[in-house]
Amino acid sequence: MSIDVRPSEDPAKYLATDQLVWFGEVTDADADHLRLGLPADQRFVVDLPDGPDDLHSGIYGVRPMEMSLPGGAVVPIAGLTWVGVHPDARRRGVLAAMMSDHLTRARDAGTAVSALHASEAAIYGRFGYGSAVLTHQVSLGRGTTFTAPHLEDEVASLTTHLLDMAAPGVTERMRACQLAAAPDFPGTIIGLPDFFTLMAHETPEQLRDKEPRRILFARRDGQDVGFTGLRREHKWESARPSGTVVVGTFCGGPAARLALARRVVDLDLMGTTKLENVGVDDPILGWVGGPRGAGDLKTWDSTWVRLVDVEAAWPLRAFESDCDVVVEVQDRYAPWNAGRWRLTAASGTGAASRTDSPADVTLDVAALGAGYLGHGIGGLLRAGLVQEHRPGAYAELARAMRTTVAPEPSIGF
Ligand SMILES: CC(=O)SCCNC(=O)CCNC(=O)[C@H](O)C(C)(C)COP(=O)(O)OP(=O)(O)OC[C@H]1O[C@@H](n2cnc3c(N)ncnc32)[C@H](O)[C@@H]1OP(=O)(O)O
Repeated sequence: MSIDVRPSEDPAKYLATDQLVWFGEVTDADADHLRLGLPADQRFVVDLPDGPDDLHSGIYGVRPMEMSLPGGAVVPIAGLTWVGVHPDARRRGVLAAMMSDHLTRARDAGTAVSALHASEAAIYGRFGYGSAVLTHQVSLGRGTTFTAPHLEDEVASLTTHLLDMAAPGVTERMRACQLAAAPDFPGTIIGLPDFFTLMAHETPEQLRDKEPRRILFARRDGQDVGFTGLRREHKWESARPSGTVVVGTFCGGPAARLALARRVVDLDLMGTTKLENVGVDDPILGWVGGPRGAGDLKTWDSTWVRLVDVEAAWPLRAFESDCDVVVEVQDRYAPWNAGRWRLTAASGTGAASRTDSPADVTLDVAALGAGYLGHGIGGLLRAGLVQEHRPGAYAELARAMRTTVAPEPSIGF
């Protein structure tokens, strides 16, 4: 049975379907707000012939976003989000139909890369997405010491300022900081201004008993040089204040990160600081003496990347070493990528061209997505997830794609 995917015409039904899938309850007052950052022409639906009358069988949406790549280019991407299938329609191929639709539309629009945050790890690999960025969650005790003598002079010139995220001008300042830092931190994903407005306004349902998110800026000479988001949670234990401050993604260079990190581990009435989104090569881990200094360290997948168009995506990023490899790409959901490509990198510049030469390597397109931001993919060969036909060819490819520093985790979208 072929499943028709079409643009949404009924914003209320679209939102109500999302709310059923995500067991939410939204007031009319918040409805328009929740759809912010999701342009009306980027909402798509499926109605199965025997599906529910009042809701859609499936929905998905695309946020137009930008992402920084190895080498510093900042390129448009499709931020896949709002994926949901009605409980009565699940496991009948609705998601598979929506994924084909998404990839076709993205390619037609000239968008070479799609990215997402996955609700469950097992869903998106089959659709050609690779886990491209890892992130640590780190717990730090009150007053944790950060040792970075080489940065002290620079940090001394910085001040920190705590503001409500919803205060005028804050989201514009956050976005400007992200755009400025992105080239130095490949993997950074930046939303349109509407997306920041969405994050700044938290509905009563999202907040429950939590304080609204606040933004801590680092400034030098009156100019923003970085920020992070935080939220404090009260707790009293044995008559002592022992709250937890939950801290989001850090943005800015090393000195800004250090100034912000010192501030968030020294907030009154707090006992623990939970850093929710720390890249695996983030200097913070080194400043506390390594993983044991961080305490209770957990690792998750952050951004998943999908090359919508291998030929267009490959040359967008820079490469740290050379390669010349013929790759047989398997791609069930974006058949225009399937077949043999000569992938090269020389003096930092990549090129992808069709070839009839015998393949050196056979892999699923998801492997190219996993390595696209610089995350190491050498282990896929050992795991039996790629096949090598010319000895050393896969190592050559994996080395060229890998970057010295691991990619930056992104803010959830
Ligand atoms: C980017 C984001 O928005 S992330 C949010 C994703 N949404 C959610 O998690 C909301 C709750 N879950 C759902 O709405 C649905 O269960 C979905 C979207 C995950 C799956 O939708 P379905 O229409 O049931 O998937 P569909 O029938 O197309 O399945 C396609 C394939 O994926 C597999 N699959 C689907 N969901 C899962 C899962 N959660 N874990 C593992 N495999 C899965 C199916 O088994 C099927 O495999 P096959 O091709 O080997 O037969």
